[in-house]
Amino acid sequence: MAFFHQICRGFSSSAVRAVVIKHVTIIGGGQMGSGIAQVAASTGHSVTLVDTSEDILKKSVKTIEGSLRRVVKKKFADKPEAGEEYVQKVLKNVSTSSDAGSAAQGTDLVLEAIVENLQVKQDLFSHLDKLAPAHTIFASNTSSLSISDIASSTSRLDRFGGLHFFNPVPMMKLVEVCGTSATSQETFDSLMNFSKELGKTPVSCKDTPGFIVNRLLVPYILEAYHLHERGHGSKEDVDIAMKLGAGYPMGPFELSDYIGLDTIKFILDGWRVMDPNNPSFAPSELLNKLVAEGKLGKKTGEGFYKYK
Ligand SMILES: CCCCCCCC(=O)CC(=O)SCCNC(=O)CCNC(=O)[C@H](O)C(C)(C)COP(=O)(O)OP(=O)(O)OC[C@H]1O[C@@H](n2cnc3c(N)ncnc32)[C@H](O)[C@@H]1OP(=O)(O)O
Ligand SMILES: NC(=O)C1=CN([C@@H]2O[C@H](COP(=O)(O)OP(=O)(O)OC[C@H]3O[C@@H](n4cnc5c(N)ncnc54)[C@H](O)[C@@H]3O)[C@@H](O)[C@H]2O)C=CC1
Repeated sequence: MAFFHQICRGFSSSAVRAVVIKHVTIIGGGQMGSGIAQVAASTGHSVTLVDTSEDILKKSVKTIEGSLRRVVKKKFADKPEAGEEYVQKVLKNVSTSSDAGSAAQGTDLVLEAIVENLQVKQDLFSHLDKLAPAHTIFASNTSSLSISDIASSTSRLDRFGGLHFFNPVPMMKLVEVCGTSATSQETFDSLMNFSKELGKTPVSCKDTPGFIVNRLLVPYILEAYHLHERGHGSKEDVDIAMKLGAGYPMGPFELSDYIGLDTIKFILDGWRVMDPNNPSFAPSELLNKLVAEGKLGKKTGEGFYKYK
């Protein structure tokens, strides 16, 4: 509950200067990590993408390549050779590693996009804090956890912030940049500049649950589940209604499958602990059942809908 009332009090002074981010280490090569890696590499940054196994990393690079090919199909419609050259040039900017510790040793920014679990994120950053250079900024792409809580596992509170991207990263223009009460102005400026270099539009937000977008999106999505569970509308009709009636590109069930039902469950379970009496966060039996069955949405081939 404390987190729900936590407000950033401003920036502390820092011993470090604003860091120009040239090399970025992205931990987590899933949907978000590979999308961020693609955009960072496309804008001339050197990227090391880290995940737990070489097999996962191979899949991540394949995803990046596939997404780049979608981009060049339009960008280089009349010049396929130039398009291929572009794909290869961008891919050259991406290296992979299954050793987060060594990847963090020569980097300007460690950006984490692993599972939405506070303890796992803290363990990762606590480990990397001992290995990364002093100037290196740490940032989390968390959807809903407290940046201050994640940062508390390190000794670089002034060089820690939130950098929240949106899915699919190559298409979505927004980045929420979050400084905590301990984040230095220099670190915040570095993260804002980095977001702009990626061609994104950054907004500044406070270290409160869901920042701006998810604070509004989570109750909306959960209400769609509850409406359906009460028998007041089929998934299909709810999705059509919100697309045609509210102008959203995807309805709440389609969007949930796109985000990943495991991530949504992590968020809801966490928020319910913080604010147990809030009806907006009441559990959804349907969501819990799908997650228990391993039906996590598009990434596993089935969620609210089937994709195979
Ligand atoms: C309880 C909730 C808690 C949530 C917490 C976790 C989540 C978060 O923390 C924050 C989030 O990210 S929230 C999710 C935000 N994202 C959205 O709302 C996406 C909504 N969907 C869209 O914008 C479009 O459907 C979309 C852009 C995806 C696709 O566009 P279309 O609908 O027009 O469909 P397509 O025909 O497939 O695509 C059109 C063209 O777009 C390009 N494209 C799409 N995906 C791409 C990708 N991944 N990489 C590269 N290019 C891509 C592409 O040009 C495509 O054309 P084709 O290649 O010819 O198909
Ligand atoms: N899915 C979405 O729409 C969005 C998700 N986020 C946040 O981004 C983060 C990642 O989400 P997704 O990419 O969707 O998840 P995902 O499940 O697609 O990918 C997570 C990746 O992290 C890897 N991983 C887990 N623990 C690791 C560790 N200790 N070291 C290295 N790699 C590790 C996994 O193997 C997996 O490849 C979460 O914190 C999520 O809340 C933020 C914005 C949007």
